[in-house]
Amino acid sequence: MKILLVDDSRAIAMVTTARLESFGHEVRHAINGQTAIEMFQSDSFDLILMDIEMPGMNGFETTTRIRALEGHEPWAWTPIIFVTATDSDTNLVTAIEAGGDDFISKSSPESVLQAKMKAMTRIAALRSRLAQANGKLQDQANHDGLTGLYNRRAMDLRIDTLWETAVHAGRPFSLLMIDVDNFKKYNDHYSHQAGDECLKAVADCLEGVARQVNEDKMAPGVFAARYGGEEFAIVIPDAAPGVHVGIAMTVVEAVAGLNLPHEWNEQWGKVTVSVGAVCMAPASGWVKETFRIADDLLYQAKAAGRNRFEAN
Ligand SMILES: Nc1nc2c(ncn2[C@@H]2O[C@H](COP(=O)(O)OP(=O)(O)OP(=O)(O)O)[C@@H](O)[C@H]2O)c(=O)[nH]1
Repeated sequence: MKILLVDDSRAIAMVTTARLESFGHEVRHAINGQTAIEMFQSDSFDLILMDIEMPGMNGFETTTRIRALEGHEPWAWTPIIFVTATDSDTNLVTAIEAGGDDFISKSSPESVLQAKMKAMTRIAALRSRLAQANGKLQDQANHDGLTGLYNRRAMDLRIDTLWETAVHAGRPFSLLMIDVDNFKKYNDHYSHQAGDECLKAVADCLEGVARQVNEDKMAPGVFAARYGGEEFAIVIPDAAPGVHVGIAMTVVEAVAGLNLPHEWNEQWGKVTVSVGAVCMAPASGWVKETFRIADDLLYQAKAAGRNRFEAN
């Protein structure tokens, strides 16, 4: 385990470090509460061993502050064991109230320290597995299983924040609604499985466009999402008016440029998309209105022959 040892006595810290290292742990020493907080913020630890009596900020206050910092991150919880000379009942109660997990006396025999470290190692392993599982779950909750793009839920959550920011800052907000042309016919003729592969290819292409736009610094924060079915969106949180037109054109050309055969897509003979591109500059009113306008423009692009975009 990687342990943060907080103790104002260098002599005691040296002895404790040697004991912990002999059990196979890695130890970092903080000489006071403030240093411990700084080290906690810049590194991650499996366990904190916290002295109680320290000049300035004592162990209880240091622990309370560490727990407050952890409060910003769901799932974060570093076990904290208080190490003290006086293992009174009052100390135990205060230690747990402050956010500590256990309590050990400085006079405890080596076997007790070793046993507690064993228990904490098990907890550390469990925490790491939980953090990994949680990361995976978050990922699954935010991404579309087929294409890997942000799903509708994640897109809506991100848009809520980005829209508010744009409205308050009086900045533009743009949105592209993108729909694969004659996709029902694609499924009907090439199979649903082939349809899935086609959606993946289109999604990769849109992600590539968004990435390029970000890299070119045309509109930072641009991202693509699967809106639902064969419909996608590209969200452009802050870009000069007109940028959405350039991106819409790039999208139409890039998808057609994939040259994915689609014999039943009218005169095109390949997979194409239609795009409705809207820019609210500056952003105002409701984000729903932006979607409504984008949908209308998309409908116009379809009605005007597909494989094209319409923009406001
Ligand atoms: N393979 C596959 N097909 C899907 C998926 N989601 C939606 N679809 C299909 O997408 C098709 C959409 O058809 P329509 O809404 O009629 O639109 P369209 O045929 O693309 O016609 P236009 O939009 O007018 O160009 C339907 O046949 C859906 O079954 C999916 O995840 N995989």
